Amino acid sequence: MSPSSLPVIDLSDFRNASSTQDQKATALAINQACTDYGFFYLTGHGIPTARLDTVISLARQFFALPLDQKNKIKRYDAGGPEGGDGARGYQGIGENVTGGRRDMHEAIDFYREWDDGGKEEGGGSNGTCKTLQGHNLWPEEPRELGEVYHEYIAQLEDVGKALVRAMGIALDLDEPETSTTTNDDAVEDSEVFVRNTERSFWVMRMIGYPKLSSPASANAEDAELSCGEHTDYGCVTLLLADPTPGALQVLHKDGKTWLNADPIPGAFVVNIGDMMERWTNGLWKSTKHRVIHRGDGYRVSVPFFYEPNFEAVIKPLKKCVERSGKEPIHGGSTYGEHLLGKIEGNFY
Ligand SMILES: O=C(O)CCC(=O)C(=O)O
Ligand SMILES: [Fe+2]
Repeated sequence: MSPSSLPVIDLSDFRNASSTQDQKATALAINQACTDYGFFYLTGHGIPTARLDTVISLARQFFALPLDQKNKIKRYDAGGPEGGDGARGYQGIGENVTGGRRDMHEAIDFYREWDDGGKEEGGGSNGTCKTLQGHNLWPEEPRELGEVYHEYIAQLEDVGKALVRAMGIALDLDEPETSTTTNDDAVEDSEVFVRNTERSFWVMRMIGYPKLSSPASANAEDAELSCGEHTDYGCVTLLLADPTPGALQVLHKDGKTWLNADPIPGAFVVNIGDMMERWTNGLWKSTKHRVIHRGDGYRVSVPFFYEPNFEAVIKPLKKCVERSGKEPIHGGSTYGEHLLGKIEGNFY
């Protein structure tokens, strides 16, 4: 399948439109894409291609460093004497596990800094951290990486916000009452996703994939994977990847065909995660995908996960429950509980 067979959505009209009416066409296209694929390409997001290229290039420079350099920002377990928080920092090749199997990639994970209330002391002595309550570990080299990534994350948060606003309209949720702008996160109008991601507990992964060395053996239980088959566990993913073709594969609705989601220059590959599936009571599916990199060279990708607020309560929206004609698929839990469950279970 060519990259063009996943839908392409241009966000520029939506970002520039002044009324909800003008935004409807984009919203309709998003509804179709999320219903049919759970995946689409996003153009017109407003982040210059030169910035995207720099982000990839800095990641590539980091991964090219010797291992002892990369291990200076190694991730350590929460509660340990090294001050790790079990989530932030660098993981070497094979340390990440998906579906019980080791992934053939290395990565740095960055999360929103823990600023939602007090920090608790970790299980160990002074200076130990609870899961997620440490600081991000930024590499010293390449020197400009930290500054560029901070700016890039701020830009991505704006894109994420525009996207989830479009998603609320795409689901045909009620227009917010203009006279009484609400701060109530439980109100289920078209701004519901905007309010519940206002303090997005975002995640950014900088991933490096060496070319797989084992021979391709289709469906073999023990075949090496660059990143095992999974759905994303959060809200909306904005994936930036280098031009390597054939690596990211998306499972078609038929449940057996893997579609290549090859990069389009300047575009993000966007997909929805389990929290969006839960909110929509399954009207929109979080779609399985995987990475198998047998192409040329060392592949780099930088997915940004635009997630709900840590304390946001995620449960199926009433309108979606009605429309789906199904019982609610989940009783509701906070995003933070869901995330901690994922981290502590090593994303199994
Ligand atoms: O590297 C990619 O193309 C996708 C990575 C991915 O699916 C993930 O990190 O959740
Ligand atoms: Fe993913």
